[in-house]
Amino acid sequence: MTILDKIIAFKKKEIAKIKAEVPVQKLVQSPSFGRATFSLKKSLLEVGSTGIIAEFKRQSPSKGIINDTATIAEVTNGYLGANVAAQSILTDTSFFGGTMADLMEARVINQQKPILRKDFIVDGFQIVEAKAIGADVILLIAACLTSAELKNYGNLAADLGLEVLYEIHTQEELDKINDLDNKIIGINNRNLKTFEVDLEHSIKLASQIPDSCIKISESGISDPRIIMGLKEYGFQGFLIGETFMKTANPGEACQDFINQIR
Ligand SMILES: O=C(O)c1ccccc1NCC(=O)[C@H](O)[C@H](O)COP(=O)(O)O
Repeated sequence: MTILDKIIAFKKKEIAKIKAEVPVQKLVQSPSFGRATFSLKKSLLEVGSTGIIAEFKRQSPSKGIINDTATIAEVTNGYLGANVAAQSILTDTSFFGGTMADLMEARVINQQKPILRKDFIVDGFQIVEAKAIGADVILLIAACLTSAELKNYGNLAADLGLEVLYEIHTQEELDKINDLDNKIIGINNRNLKTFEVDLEHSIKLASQIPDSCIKISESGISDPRIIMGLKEYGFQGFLIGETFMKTANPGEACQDFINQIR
């Protein structure tokens, strides 16, 4: 059993328990259901966009503890000050040490840029939850979902006014997404089953993604020079967590990084 299998099995049990306790109608009553969302697509396509989607990541299955002292408030303010295109917040607790409260706290501070709820979506309930806590974008990981689930969850997100980042690691996973047109596609350079990171994944798969899509490269981006290379392959977004979070001041690290890509 891979760690990804373990995460998914755990998530399914966790969600079944939450669904038994929290009626979906309660989520729908959240004030976030009335708010207008910020578009990731728009933010990445804006003239002068940095393209950086900066992640708040306390720990991970591959690296263990990355940063257990940084606060959501200081990191969110730092990332916004660095002019990121969007923020990514891990809301999984058991494997990444994040919480839904983290995203809610960031939302109060961040009233200008899109926030991605980074989690392992295995049930439509989590998409309603994402809307209720103030997210603008959800992640659908093709490795964890069937083609029909990708389609149905994508439709549910759109109905709720949320954008979807479809994450793939292989050609087979890309093939699961029907009608690629105009989608936001993230190529994860990290193999979620082995944790091996290889930036060549982004480069190899880039040409398989239609030009109407927004292409995002995810994971293992540790040097500003990598961004220049990826831009040549048509990437407009760059999801970065550990490179910023492993420093004492993630916001400042993000600012230094962005200064070097301008
Ligand atoms: O990061 C992990 O160890 C991991 C393990 C299993 C599933 C997902 C995992 N990471 C999620 C991500 O995709 C990254 O947090 C994100 O792309 C940022 O990556 P990085 O810049 O390398 O922190």
